Parts: sequence; structure tokens; C-alpha cells
Amino acid sequence: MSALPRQWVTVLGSTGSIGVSTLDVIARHPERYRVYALTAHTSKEALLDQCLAHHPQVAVLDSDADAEWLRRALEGAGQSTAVRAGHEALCQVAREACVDAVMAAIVGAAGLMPALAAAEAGKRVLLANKEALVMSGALFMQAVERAGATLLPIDSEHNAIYQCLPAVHRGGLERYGVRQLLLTASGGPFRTWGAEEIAKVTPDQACAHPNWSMGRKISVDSATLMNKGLELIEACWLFDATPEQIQVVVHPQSVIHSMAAYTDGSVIAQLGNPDMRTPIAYGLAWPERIDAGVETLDLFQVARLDFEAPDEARFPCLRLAREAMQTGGAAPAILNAANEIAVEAFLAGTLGFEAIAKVVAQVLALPYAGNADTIENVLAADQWARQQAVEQLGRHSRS
Ligand SMILES: NC(=O)C1=CN([C@@H]2O[C@H](COP(=O)(O)OP(=O)(O)OC[C@H]3O[C@@H](n4cnc5c(N)ncnc54)[C@H](OP(=O)(O)O)[C@@H]3O)[C@@H](O)[C@H]2O)C=CC1
Ligand SMILES: CC(=O)[C@@H](O)[C@H](O)COP(=O)(O)O
Ligand SMILES: [Mn+2]
Repeated sequence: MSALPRQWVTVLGSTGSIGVSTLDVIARHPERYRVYALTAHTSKEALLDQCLAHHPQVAVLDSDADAEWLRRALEGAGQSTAVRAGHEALCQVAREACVDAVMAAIVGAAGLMPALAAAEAGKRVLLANKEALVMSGALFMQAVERAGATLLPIDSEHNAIYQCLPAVHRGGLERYGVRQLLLTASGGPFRTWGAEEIAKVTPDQACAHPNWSMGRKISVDSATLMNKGLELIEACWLFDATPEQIQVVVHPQSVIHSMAAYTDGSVIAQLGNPDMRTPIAYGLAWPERIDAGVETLDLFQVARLDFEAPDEARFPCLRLAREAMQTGGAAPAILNAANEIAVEAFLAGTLGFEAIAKVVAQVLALPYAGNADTIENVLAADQWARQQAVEQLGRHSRS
């Protein structure tokens, strides 16, 4: 049991899949953690329930009207949580002086600035929002270093690799005897489907992940294998690796969460039941270990572990992401923004599944003169790519 004072935690995106799992872990350890802030975009009823259960100091919603609704509801319940609205309020609760740890679990580019605010303020940053590193990896890692922040990857694969590497792992894989990172992928719900069937899938089919229960955007990314592409970029930044040093291994059971292959031939893997409370608990308690509410893996029940190579012909998003990382500059931010627009259109039923990769490829093929050497330039590239993607949608639109 830790003798440290209780830590204040801000949970950005608390009403989402990662946010709910984070609060589950926190609630198991009231002696270690207390909630400073909870944030949502529009889910005001869910945020109210979370405020009543976890008693945060601050709650944040996007609109003034929703914030006013929540303020009145909390007052009516006799609770003194302060309620704020808007994007700057998200950054504020991430950088607040009393906050020890920030779970960055807002989905998409919207999560970049609050996660960066936490890094710049030197917090323990529990990074679920992979889009932040995809968009601005160099700047984000510089901010972590400059501010002395502790960056702990929550994405299951990256958390696994973190657990498989030596404690100090900056300066290139070779420096600490690692030859390759083996990034596992479930292959998504359409792993065994033919290209013609894949072209006709619905949003609900795409969101039915075989092993994980997640938000809809990341579920679609898993189905296109864009998630693995974003994760490849994320791994490059987190572990100082080149795209060529990362091998994607399709492993349909999602029991091995990723591996590090060492120069002496050793391959170290992290295994566990597919439950995000494990990496979340790891991030919250590191370097200690705490109960996450997750059962020990039953290897007799798992019985077998399969591996295969990814099929980039049926799932071109993985190749697009790798190429964007190889291109560098603003390309990963452009890839991410075009993907967000295409996935949104697919989920809205106006774009076919196979057109997601086409829209992303078409936007990446357009000339872009800007770079990604300041956060303003990253945001400009993001905006530019969104406009281009919206124009491309017209060429593929279903209605
Ligand atoms: N789910 C998982 O198992 C994993 C997720 N991740 C990553 O973690 C992040 C979160 O994923 P997940 O929990 O699945 O996503 P969800 O869609 O379930 O939740 C997203 C959260 O972000 C909030 N949000 C959405 N848009 C905005 C916005 N514009 N401004 C402020 N808040 C916003 C949502 O609020 P509201 O409820 O009001 O919409 C919600 O609280 C993603 O980056 C994902 O890639 C990584 C590994 C695993
Ligand atoms: C739980 C998690 O980390 C997800 O990113 C997961 O990896 C998605 O699964 P696949 O992308 O491997 O299908
Ligand atoms: Mn992952």
C-alpha cells in the first residue's frame, strides 16, 4: 500500500469508453486517487451521473447552455462542483497546479491541445488520445521533455511495449539492444472477409470489434486498420523508432498486446485479457502495480495464439499511415484529419467503408506547402486537410 498523499486526477473525455474504465479503476482506490475534473463534449446526463458518483472539483462541457444545465442540476443535488464550458476550460483543468495526473481520453484532434497543456505543465500524462502524437509527435515529445512531464502510454499496444522495454528508452532502439517492435493487430471484424463484402459493410458491423469494446471512431479505425497505422506512428514517437523498425503482426485473439524483439533473439511480450483497465491501472500507479479489476489470463481457455501478416491490399490504410510517417512534416496530421472526416461520413451513412481509404489517399496526394514545426502549423494542416477531405467526400458520397 502506498504511503503517498492522494493524487488529483483530471479525466479528459470521462464519458467515453476509456473515461468510464478510468473512473472504474480510480473508484477501486479511493485511498490513492481523487478526481479533480471530469469532462465531456455533449453527454451532459452521463457527466451529471459521474459528478454525483465521483464528486470532482470541476466539470467541463462544450456549450454554455449544457454547462448551465449541469450547474443547475448539481446545485439541485446540493453538490458544489464548478462547471465550465469550452475548449480553453479543457486545457485549464489539464494544467491546473494541483493536478497530478491527466488521463487524455478525448477522441480525435479535439484532444490535442488539452493533452499538450498537460504535458507542458509537467503532469503525469496518461495518453490514450493517439491522435495527439500522430498530429504533432515531435512537438509533443519536446514539450514532455522540456516540462519534465511523465508520459505513460495507455493505448494497449504501446503500454505493452513500454512494459517490455528497459525503463530508459530514448535515443533509438539500438541503444538498448532492441531490434524491432512487434505491434499486434486484431485484424478487426473484417479480417477474413473478401474485398467485395467489405465494400458493403454498415457502421454497426464496422463497430462490432471482435475483442474490444470501444468508442465508434476507434472501432472504425480498427476495422480499416487505420488504427494500426496511427499506432505505428504513435510508436515511432514514443519509442524513438523508425517505421521500418515496427512490424505489424495480426494476432486475432488480442491476448498478446505487443512485443519487443531484442538483438540477442529474445522476444518479450506483454499478455493479458483484452480490458483497458489493465493499461489504465498501470499508468495511474506506475511504477507500482494496483488491482485493475481484471482477471488473470486463463491460458487454458485461450488455448491457442495465431499470427498472420496484414493484408494491405484489402486494408490500404495501414500503408497510407506508414507512408505518411516516412514522408514526415505535416503528412501524418493530414492523414489523421482526412481520416476523421471520412470516418465521420461513414458513421453518418453518407460514405462507403472502402471509400475511407480513398478519401485519405486523395487528400494525401494533394500538394501542401505547410509544415508541422509549430503547433499553429499543425492546426493549419489539420484544417486544410479537413476542407480537402470534405471536397473529396462529394466524389464518393452515397446520397
Ligand atoms: N476505447 C479504447 O479501448 C481505446 C481508445 N483509445 C483512444 O482513446 C481515445 C478515446 O477513445 P474512446 O474512449 O474509445 O472514445 P469515445 O468516443 O468512447 O469517448 C470520447 C470522449 O471524448 C469526448 N469528446 C468527443 N469529442 C470531443 C470534443 N470535440 N471536445 C471535447 N471532448 C470530446 C466525448 O464526450 P461525449 O460523451 O460528450 O461525446 C467522450 O467523453 C481515442 O483517441 C482512442 O483512439 C486508445 C486505445 C484503446
Ligand atoms: C484496445 C486498443 O488499444 C485498441 O487500439 C485496439 O488495439 C484495437 O484493436 P485493433 O486495432 O488491433 O483491432
Ligand atoms: Mn491500441
